Amino acid sequence: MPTLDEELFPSTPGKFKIDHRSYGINRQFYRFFASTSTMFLWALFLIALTVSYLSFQSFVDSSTRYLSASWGGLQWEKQVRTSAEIHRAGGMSVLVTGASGFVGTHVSLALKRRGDGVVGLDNFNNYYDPSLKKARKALVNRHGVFVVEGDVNDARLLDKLLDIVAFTHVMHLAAQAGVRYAMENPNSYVHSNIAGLVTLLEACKSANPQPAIVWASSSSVYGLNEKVPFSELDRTDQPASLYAATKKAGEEITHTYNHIYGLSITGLRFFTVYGPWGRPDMAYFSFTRNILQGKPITVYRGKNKVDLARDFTYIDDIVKGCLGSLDTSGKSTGSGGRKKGPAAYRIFNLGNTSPVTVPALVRILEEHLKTKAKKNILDMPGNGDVPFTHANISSARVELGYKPTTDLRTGLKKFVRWYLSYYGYDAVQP
Ligand SMILES: O=C(O)[C@H]1O[C@H](OP(=O)(O)OP(=O)(O)OC[C@H]2O[C@@H](n3ccc(=O)[nH]c3=O)[C@H](O)[C@@H]2O)[C@H](O)[C@@H](O)[C@@H]1O
Repeated sequence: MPTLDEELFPSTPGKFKIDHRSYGINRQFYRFFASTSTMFLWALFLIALTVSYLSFQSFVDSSTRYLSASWGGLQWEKQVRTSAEIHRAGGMSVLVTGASGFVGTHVSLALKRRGDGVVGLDNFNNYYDPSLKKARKALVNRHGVFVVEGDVNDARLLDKLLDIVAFTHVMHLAAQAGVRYAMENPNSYVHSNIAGLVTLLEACKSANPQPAIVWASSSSVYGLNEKVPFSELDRTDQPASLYAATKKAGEEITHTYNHIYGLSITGLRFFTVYGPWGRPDMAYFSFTRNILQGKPITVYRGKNKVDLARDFTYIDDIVKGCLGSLDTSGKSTGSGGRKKGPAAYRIFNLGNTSPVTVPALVRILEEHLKTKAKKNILDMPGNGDVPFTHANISSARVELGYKPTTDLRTGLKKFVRWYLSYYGYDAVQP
């Protein structure tokens, strides 16, 4: 007698062979029918098993997601509201994206200091040492700024934040920064600087009231422009890096949201911002680290052995430009996705107006650090770099009252003092 297993899963061919000599036709039919219906029942049982397994998995997944979500809940909403409270007459409440980044930290502190409400948002990605970002977060926390851990691509989170607080402004500084890294990880630029920007604009255009938006573009949009100093009216259609291209795309994208939905938009073209709590991926920062550790630095040189130059701009000057932009942005005119009238669309250079060559930057650092750098001079590789930048800031001066006051020597002195107090002299980090 075959077992049930053998009936269902015959291991040898011919198990279902009908033996006309020992069984009548009805019996054969009955046997065939019986085994088919048993197979059917087993198939049903297996399907049910698979379905329940899958639903259990998805239940586990969604509960894990819910439990591990770093936002939401009554306590969280209270923290957001408290952080957004305005403590001065005529003040504003600002959602600062990239609030644990270099510029975001300084802008958040400056706004809070003068009595504005500030809520931060940051995804704490690991483009550079996240512990520095956490330290910046702790710093702004101590001054009453709550930083939400989340991504600008999270539409639900943005809607929630704009629902809890009627933000008057959004200072959008979250971005994938860095010119040369774009060759290593191009998608990260598309994710943050294009997709993230659109997600943010979508949330802002639907908000009621719509906030006014000030956001970080970049001096890199001038690309291969040779006319100096760079004016906002110069061409910006020759980007030299994907980073620059995404920032330029951001300028076009924000224009459409201004045009269609009445969002007030101000784009700021920052020129190589430096200072305390800065970005470890930037030259002034990594040079300082290497000089202190006795390691060589690479100094790039342009075509025909011409030194590269940058219009290095000190962070405190940039912060003044950001606050000036927020103060003069005017209101967005739409609400709930409908435009009611024209709103401001502005673009400003925020630079220092006095470019310094990279070798001169190194000399100043050597003086402040009282240590000679070990230099490797290399021809600039074709990796997105531009030979020089130089800002014309007359427009920002007139419209924002922007007036940079810190020269590179003074600014680097403050940076070095911070660096030594943060990392110490013999620090291996970052
Ligand atoms: O102005 C801007 O919009 C941009 O400024 C900086 O970009 P960059 O000016 O290239 O700043 P660094 O990466 O600090 O480079 C400064 C100069 O040092 C040079 N460099 C950099 C690194 C290095 O190892 N050696 C070296 O000579 C670069 O070629 C460049 O000329 C920022 O990194 C960008 O995020 C920002 O958008």
